Amino acid sequence: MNRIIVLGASGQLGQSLKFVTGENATGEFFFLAEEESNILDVNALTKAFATYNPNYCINCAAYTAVDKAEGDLDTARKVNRDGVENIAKLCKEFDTTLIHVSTDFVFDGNSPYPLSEMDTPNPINAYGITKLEGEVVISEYIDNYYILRTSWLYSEFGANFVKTMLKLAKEKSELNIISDQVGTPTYAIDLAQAIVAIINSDNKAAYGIYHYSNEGVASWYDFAKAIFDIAGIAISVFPIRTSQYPTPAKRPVFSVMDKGKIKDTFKLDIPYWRYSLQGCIAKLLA
Ligand SMILES: NC(=O)C1=CN([C@@H]2O[C@H](COP(=O)(O)OP(=O)(O)OC[C@H]3O[C@@H](n4cnc5c(N)ncnc54)[C@H](OP(=O)(O)O)[C@@H]3O)[C@@H](O)[C@H]2O)C=CC1
Ligand SMILES: Cc1cn([C@H]2C[C@H](O)[C@@H](COP(=O)(O)OP(=O)(O)O[C@H]3O[C@@H](C)C(=O)[C@@H](O)[C@H]3O)O2)c(=O)[nH]c1=O
Repeated sequence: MNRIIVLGASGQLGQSLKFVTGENATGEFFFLAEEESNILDVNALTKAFATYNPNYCINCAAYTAVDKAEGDLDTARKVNRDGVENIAKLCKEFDTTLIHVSTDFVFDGNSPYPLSEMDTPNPINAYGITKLEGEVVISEYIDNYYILRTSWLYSEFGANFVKTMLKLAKEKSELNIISDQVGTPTYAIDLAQAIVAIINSDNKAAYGIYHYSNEGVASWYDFAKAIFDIAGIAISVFPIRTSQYPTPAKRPVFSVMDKGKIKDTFKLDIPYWRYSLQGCIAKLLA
């Protein structure tokens, strides 16, 4: 039976993994508390690898504050690059397969078509730069890794755009939402299920980088409209340009990903984003 440690277990994806593996888990999952799995603390991390002797490590730990990272590059880099290096070294030492999560924000947004794993990253913000550095450092240490780039994660857990919109709807009667940044919302529960499917496939010939999001395409405006439609909330939502909503970090204008590789390799059926959103909102409003 696989022994799997999860780092960053209290974040949104970590909690989603805990939820999906709660019943009928086909491996032994260990969701490490933050004090035993600070990815910057090599001693603690080494102890965790020695204790659990995992054959898989899922890294959900990351610095994810996109705007804050602009003024805090060193901290973002410590977590998203140096912390990942610590993990990769230990994966090498313990012969552990690493499942690491990365982002659509490693791309610049200038692609005219959905991004495949063959496309060249070119991040345009500090968060994206450090996430790409994390990807590179993994490939320098080990071959037995899966890097899953995903986008626009939301769920009933942690902080995310869906929860922000539901909160703002309680405070405001109208919202302005950017309509010229296009990508795909991804339900963290669906991503967690894909991760479990990858582990269950035990396909050692398939190591490498994969793109995973829900199916379909939306702008942040479309995403917000869908949230309020599904939640039955009456609020005025206006589409605006990026220039009308200045933020410290630049964001890619187009980050739709091509999921062909992950679907073919692991025989995955990926849900349409709006259907998954319905499921999440039903849980949030229950
Ligand atoms: N959220 C999104 O929209 C997207 C996320 N991703 C990627 O998916 C992955 C999961 O993201 P998500 O779950 O949403 O992010 P969260 O921010 O919800 O979770 C990240 C977790 O990492 C923890 N963490 C931060 N620093 C350390 C450290 N030094 N050691 C151990 N844990 C640490 C955080 O703890 P604390 O909160 O205490 O800092 C938090 O619990 C990340 O790699 C992210 O880059 C990719 C695309 C979209
Ligand atoms: C709150 C708000 C946001 N927006 C815009 C700003 C931004 O372009 C977009 C999303 O804003 P957020 O700050 O919620 O999301 P952001 O942190 O940019 O989300 C990103 O997080 C990282 C971790 C990733 O890896 C990415 O895939 C992506 O999910 O919505 C509005 O237009 N109006 C608003 O009222």
